[in-house]
Amino acid sequence: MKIDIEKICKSYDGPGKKKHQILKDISFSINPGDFVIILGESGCGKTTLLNMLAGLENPTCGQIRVNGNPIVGIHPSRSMLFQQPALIPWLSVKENVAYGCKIRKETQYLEYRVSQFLEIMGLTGSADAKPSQLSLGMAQRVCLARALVGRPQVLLLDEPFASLDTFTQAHIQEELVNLWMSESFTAVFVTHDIDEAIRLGNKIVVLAGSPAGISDIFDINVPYPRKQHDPVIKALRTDILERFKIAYLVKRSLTNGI
Ligand SMILES: Nc1ncnc2c1ncn2[C@@H]1O[C@H](COP(=O)(O)OP(=O)(O)OP(=O)(O)O)[C@@H](O)[C@H]1O
Repeated sequence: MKIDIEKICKSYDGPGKKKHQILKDISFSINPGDFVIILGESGCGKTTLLNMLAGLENPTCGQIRVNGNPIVGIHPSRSMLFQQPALIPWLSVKENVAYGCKIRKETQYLEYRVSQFLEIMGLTGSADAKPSQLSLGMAQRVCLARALVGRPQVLLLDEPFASLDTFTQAHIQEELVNLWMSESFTAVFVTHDIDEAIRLGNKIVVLAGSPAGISDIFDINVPYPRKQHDPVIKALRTDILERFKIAYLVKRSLTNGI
């Protein structure tokens, strides 16, 4: 699934009906099978951009096309994973995973797919448990299984591992990369964590400024799993940090009217 983001901007109504522009002139393309990271500081508009890719919000100007067609609303081919796991409390783990497919009547091989994903996610032993019996990491694994069981072509992830501890985060990141390689979906992952971005993505889109625009796009051709001490990774990290420093100084000088 090819996604073209063409000169999009987004404004919200601010205080006193004044428009508050969040994003400006965002253009880039996502190729089928890409693992794209949208990286930027808190509040710069990453979630807003992801919501527009999901079809949950419309751009104020510009357009987003999927295989050449403009996005009109949500579609099961684009699945989303949120920061906080949201499961249906009265359904078991396996029922939660199967829920979306059942609603859409996509029931062929569903039981097999559900058990396959529960196994991959290490959740087979918890298949009959209720969400209240799960740790945060387990609940987010269930959400990941649910997001993928319907074979979406695009998986949109909004800081999904931000509230997990470092160890759980590292495991689940590795599982996500393995799933991405085996299931061949396109991933668009929002984060403000540079290390997470470098560990996961093959393309990093850096958002900066106010309103935010694209400050840089980095392509990463380093095989997985990526080592923090790999010289290419270290150089990339320094480079990205440098771009943020410059963007911060520009923003500060604009704010101070220098
Ligand atoms: N529906 C809305 N109405 C008005 N303002 C909004 C709305 N949604 C988002 N915003 C504003 O847009 C800006 C960008 O929000 P967004 O959540 O996209 O940023 P973010 O980069 O994802 O932040 P974080 O990393 O903290 O989640 C914020 O200033 C936010 O208050």
